[in-house]
Amino acid sequence: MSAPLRLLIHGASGRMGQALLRLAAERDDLQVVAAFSRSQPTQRVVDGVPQFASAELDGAPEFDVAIDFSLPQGFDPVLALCARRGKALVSGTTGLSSAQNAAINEAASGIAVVWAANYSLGVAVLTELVRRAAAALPGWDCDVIEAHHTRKLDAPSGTALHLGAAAEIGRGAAPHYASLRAGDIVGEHTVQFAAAGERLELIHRATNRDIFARGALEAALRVAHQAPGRYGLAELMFPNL
Ligand SMILES: NC(=O)C1=CN([C@@H]2O[C@H](COP(=O)(O)OP(=O)(O)OC[C@H]3O[C@@H](n4cnc5c(N)ncnc54)[C@H](OP(=O)(O)O)[C@@H]3O)[C@@H](O)[C@H]2O)C=CC1
Ligand SMILES: O=C(O)C1=N[C@H](C(=O)O)C[C@H](O)C1
Repeated sequence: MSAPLRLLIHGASGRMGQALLRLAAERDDLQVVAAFSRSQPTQRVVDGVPQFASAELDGAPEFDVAIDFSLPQGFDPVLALCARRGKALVSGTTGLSSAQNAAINEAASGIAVVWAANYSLGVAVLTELVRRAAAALPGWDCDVIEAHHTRKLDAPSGTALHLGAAAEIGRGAAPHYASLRAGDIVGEHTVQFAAAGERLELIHRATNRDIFARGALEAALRVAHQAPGRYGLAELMFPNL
């Protein structure tokens, strides 16, 4: 058997970071060699995984792929680290600025980068359905409605913006957005098309963050040995869509 892929997890203390650590630990083909969070760690090693503060990122141990689920403020240093070390990056951090998006494109000339607003298979399928529905329903009102837990900072969600972009490709006009923050909702997205006398709703409900974490781990395995470039989730993971 070949050596496990060495992962650096950035945003490790967060909801997504914890899911990534737990699921990676169950696999023989993955080894987390560093877990970074913003705060100083209270323990230097947890379950065999070395823990670091984000201020220590420059001195990170050797890794093959970094997985980042942090916040926009944390994104630039991890992208820069991967670019410097020539290592691939898988990121799901949402709320990035257009300058940060441009920085991904620039870095992609030297390293392989995957950034996706949503790592679930269901949303990948929904995206294609939205594009097709939007193309078939020109002139209908289109709204993207999202609901998330109260700790979520960005709105509209990255997934809502991604679905809205798919709708815009299909219908040639941007949709309206609505956001709700309540309780511990993991993530719900509805794309609604409405006209006089009828309404079509396409809905995805995430009930467990493991779907995103599994998708990101799989993306890391697939992108690890790719040539430099920016890879879309669909082309990398769901080529049959
Ligand atoms: N693409 C997808 O499929 C998904 C994307 N997301 C996105 O992932 C991101 C994280 O979500 P979630 O886990 O719920 O968030 P949390 O708030 O639970 O976790 C955030 C993590 O990032 C760390 N962090 C915060 N600021 C910085 C910084 N400036 N530098 C370095 N690290 C930092 C935090 O460290 P500390 O605890 O020390 O503050 C923590 O580890 C969000 O952008 C969210 O929208 C979420 C789910 C799925
Ligand atoms: O912050 C979250 O929780 C989520 N963020 C992503 C987004 O902004 O779309 C994906 C998912 O909906 C959960």
